Amino acid sequence: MSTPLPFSIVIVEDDPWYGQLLQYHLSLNPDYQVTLYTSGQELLHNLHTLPDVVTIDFGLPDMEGRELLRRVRERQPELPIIVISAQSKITTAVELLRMGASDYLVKDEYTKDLLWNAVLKIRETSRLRQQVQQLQTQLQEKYDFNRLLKGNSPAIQRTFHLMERAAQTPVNVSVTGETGTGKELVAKAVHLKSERSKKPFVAVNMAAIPTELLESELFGHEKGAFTGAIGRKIGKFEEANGGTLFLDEIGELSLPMQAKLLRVLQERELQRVGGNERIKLNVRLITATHKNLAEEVKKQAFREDLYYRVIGLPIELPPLRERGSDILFLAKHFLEEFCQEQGRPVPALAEETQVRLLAHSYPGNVRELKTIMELAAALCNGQEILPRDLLFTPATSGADLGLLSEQRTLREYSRHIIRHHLDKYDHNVPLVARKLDIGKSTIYKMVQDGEL
Ligand SMILES: Nc1ncnc2c1ncn2[C@@H]1O[C@H](COP(=O)(O)OP(=O)(O)OP(=O)(O)O)[C@@H](O)[C@H]1O
Repeated sequence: MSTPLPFSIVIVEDDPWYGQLLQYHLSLNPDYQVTLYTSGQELLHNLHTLPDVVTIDFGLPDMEGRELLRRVRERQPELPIIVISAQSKITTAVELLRMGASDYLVKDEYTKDLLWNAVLKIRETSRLRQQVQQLQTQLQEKYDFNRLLKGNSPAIQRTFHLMERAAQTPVNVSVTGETGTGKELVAKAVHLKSERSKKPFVAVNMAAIPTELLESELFGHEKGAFTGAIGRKIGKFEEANGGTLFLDEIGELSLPMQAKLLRVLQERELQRVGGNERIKLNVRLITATHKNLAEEVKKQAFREDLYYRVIGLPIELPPLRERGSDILFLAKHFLEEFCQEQGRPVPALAEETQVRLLAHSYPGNVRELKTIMELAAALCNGQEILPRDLLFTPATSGADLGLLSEQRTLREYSRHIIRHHLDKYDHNVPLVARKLDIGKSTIYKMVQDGEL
């Protein structure tokens, strides 16, 4: 642990006797390092030493207190300055405090004690400010996109880049991607990185709410608005006011609900069901869908005008099977996360297990991989995860069974997978090597040996 630096105080006082008195008094605290200057110029020359607090005598011979305060403020706007003056005129004190002095003390028999307290107060404030800064940095780091969303594939890096831009602008954002690709995580991360981060983030899944309840869920209702409305209900839009509203599965909205949503977005205000009051809205909208909304517009299942309102900055999340190196990267991440939570050692991934993981098609995407890895960690022998510990969902493993039902060797599986990828990616060896997280030379060697 590093030793904390002493708290450095500079006293500017042309009367040597009085200056030494204050210096002696403050030096009684061993944490303080007190320096005495006798002129304003001396202080200005030494400002680069970055003291923690400065006291200045208002009546210095070389520079008036006001002028010195102004010049120090110009160079170090955050530096706390205590003015000590022989005159007790309230107007001067007020003027100096307005100019940014932290405190104004009159020279009398209590000065040294008042100064002691004033310095204590400043030290406490600066300690708290530092703490707040540290916490803010920690919070910021916590919500750095790549801390929340794991992945190192070029595809996810492109997503991070778009998310960064989305966080910096107030426009609506639309996230598309198959189920379990991390759409909600993207929405939350953009909110937490945006200037609305301290306001609410409210998520609603359109597909999970019965159509007849959706309007009141989104916009709220007044007491007695319909049978069963026993009290006033605040809707999700109002809950999210000032912050971000995440509308998941927006492609599932019925056409009448689309019309109502469009009106609220256009007017930036809403009326609760059964109410007259118009409530102003300041909400950033992030929408998500696994559907191709443009296609839905063509099919007239989604309103074109609403489409242009919500599309904003589009972020597309690729399916896991197209994220190459992310499969093993995420598998290891979820394994480590789970084992750390459970307080158990992290088992290794057998080579055959890695091949098996790469061969799977993940219709449930990242969510599915997470579940598979957590189950595998629980089922394995504690040291190594073997293929038998991987339980793929019945609905999805069928596609892979054809490959696995034959009594193939691991080398044959690898050949099969590499050949499949070479076909898929136009025999681009560097690309395939990257996708499968294997060396290019492994592929070239297999080609040379006539195995591919
Ligand atoms: N890149 C990632 N890094 C870490 N965890 C991830 C990542 N992507 C998704 N997850 C995890 O996968 C699960 C599914 O993510 P999320 O709910 O955001 O997906 P979704 O696309 O919104 O799913 P759905 O379409 O089914 O609503 C969550 O547990 C989430 O934490």
